[in-house]
Amino acid sequence: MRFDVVSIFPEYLAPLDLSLIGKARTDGLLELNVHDLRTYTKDRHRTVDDTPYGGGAGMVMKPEPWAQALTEIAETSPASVPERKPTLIVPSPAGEVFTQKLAYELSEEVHLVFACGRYEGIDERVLEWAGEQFTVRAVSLGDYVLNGGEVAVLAMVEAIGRLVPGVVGNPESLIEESHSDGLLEYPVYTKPSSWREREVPEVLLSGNHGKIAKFRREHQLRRTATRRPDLIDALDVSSFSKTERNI
Ligand SMILES: N#Cc1c(-c2ccc3ccn(Cc4ccc(CN5CCCC5)cc4)c3c2)n[nH]c1N
Repeated sequence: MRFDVVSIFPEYLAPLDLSLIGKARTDGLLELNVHDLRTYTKDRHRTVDDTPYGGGAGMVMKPEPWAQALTEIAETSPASVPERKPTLIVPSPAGEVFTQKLAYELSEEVHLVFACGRYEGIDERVLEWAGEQFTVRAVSLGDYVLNGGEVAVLAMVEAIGRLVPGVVGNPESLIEESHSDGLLEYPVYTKPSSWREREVPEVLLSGNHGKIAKFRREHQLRRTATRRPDLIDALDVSSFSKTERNI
């Protein structure tokens, strides 16, 4: 999978050189190109923003630098072939919420392009214009306001990139993590078995895999019911045992 990110703060994406995503790039499993939007300006001051039509606080990102940057990226896209377009993700507090389900969906794509807005956002006409060369999606990291799209892109690239086959060493660890089955993950423990007078639950030391699986499932359900009751409503309980339904 290829990722392209356009930002006025390209150095914000430096953490993607590290750890799992960094190794996947070195191994050729992922490609990541970061572009400085100011490269695509034409004036001496490399201007990327201007005052908003209709008034209001702050500045809005000018459309033309975005069109120059996105056109260059689309021209070299492996997804720019008949019947196929690269996907342009525009982080925005007004976007659809980014979820594990969406991460899985996007991990199937060949080429993802991210447009990191700043100030009060990007001129809306860019998203309309981009629809000719891209499948455009406005996506929100969550219901709070950040200062720009870069933090959202760091999270999305990590969440999507780790789902690409080969990136995570043991794919089994993708199965039991939070949200993979609609539930939050179970609690985890490691040595020492006794720590500051707190013991690891006995069942986890038993070697009884059936009981361990039951313990973990019950804690997933209990945790989800307590911390995220909204997820419980979305569950298909038809596959739940009588005990599980009463947790
Ligand atoms: N993903 C994601 C995001 C973002 C995000 C993503 C991208 C940009 C680009 C700029 N900002 C800052 C901003 C955005 C909106 C306002 C409100 N204004 C009122 C009238 C027009 C806008 C003000 C500042 C961004 C924030 N925030 N939270 C998320 N989950």
